Amino acid sequence: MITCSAPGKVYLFGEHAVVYGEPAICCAVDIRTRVSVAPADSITISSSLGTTDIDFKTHPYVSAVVERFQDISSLEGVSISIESEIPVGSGLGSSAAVTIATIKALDALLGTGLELDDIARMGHEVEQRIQGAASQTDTYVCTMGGVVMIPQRKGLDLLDCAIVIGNTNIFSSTKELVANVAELNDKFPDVIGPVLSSIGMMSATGEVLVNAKDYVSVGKLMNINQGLLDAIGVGCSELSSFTYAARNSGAYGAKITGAGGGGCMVAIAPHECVSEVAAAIASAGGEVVVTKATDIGVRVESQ
Ligand SMILES: Nc1ncnc2c1ncn2[C@@H]1O[C@H](COP(=O)(O)OP(=O)(O)O)[C@@H](O)[C@H]1O
Ligand SMILES: C[C@@](O)(CCOP(=O)(O)O)CC(=O)O
Ligand SMILES: [Mg+2]
Repeated sequence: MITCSAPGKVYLFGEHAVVYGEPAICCAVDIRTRVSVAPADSITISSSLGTTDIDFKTHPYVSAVVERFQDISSLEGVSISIESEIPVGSGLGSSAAVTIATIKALDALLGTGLELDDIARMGHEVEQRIQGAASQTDTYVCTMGGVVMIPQRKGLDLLDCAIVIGNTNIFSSTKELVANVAELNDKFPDVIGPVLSSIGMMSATGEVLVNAKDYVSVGKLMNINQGLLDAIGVGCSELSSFTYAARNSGAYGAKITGAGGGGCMVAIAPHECVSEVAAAIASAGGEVVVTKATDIGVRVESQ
């Protein structure tokens, strides 16, 4: 049996706008999905969502990965088992993590010799197939780890402040949220277009600040980004209340992370404020995860 893992991620800046070619800065975080594979006579995929064969309703991402390997190798049967610390449909990149960890595990089992760039590319193609429009961000960051600026694929300094996540526990489908933004953009292109460009501007300014470790300024920019995410309709009252709770208790800044509409918000905070920020989000009703940036991308855990 071979087990591979891949990390989740938070966006400092740029989700949604990155689907339209704007820059984004995204950070791999220390919560992981583990995928184990073993030779078998038929295909079985088991996760907290159920146990299936190739099944695009229950396991669309993993099924799409299996089909890719059927094209490039002699794969006929395999048993795939998924365990995840990343909540599903929460904006923390669970789809990218399960996709990338499955690609790496099947590559190791079948000896297809994929390089990291090949894994990221295949992962992006899978996200595009299942999600409709999808940027390369989640699959690239989750493959490589670290803090990455997209589309340049430029690695920035690892954050050394605390990352506090507040989960609304409201499931949100990235596919639906991306489609909602596209609909709004089609209806009001002259209004939404400039908002998406402004979101893109965050990363150009933010890149220098992240490398300078000027987290006070990074936080201020994240707060501006949050206002613009609200403007394109991906907020909700819980996300707003958690972001204000975090800001009012000492966080540098706070915003939605990922697709929004539910899912999670992220705050960056000085290490000494973590318990106040966590308590404030929890008393506003959020499920809190305190984590940190990681430079460990996809990897083989055991074989
Ligand atoms: N642990 C897991 N096991 C199986 N499938 C998963 C797992 N985590 C995520 N997925 C797949 O990813 C989908 C959620 O992806 P998405 O809507 O992009 O949300 P997220 O923000 O979590 O990436 C799930 O509906 C499921 O198809
Ligand atoms: C909204 C988007 O920018 C990020 C989605 O992230 P997540 O699936 O919610 O973790 C979509 C994308 O980049 O493909
Ligand atoms: Mg996703």
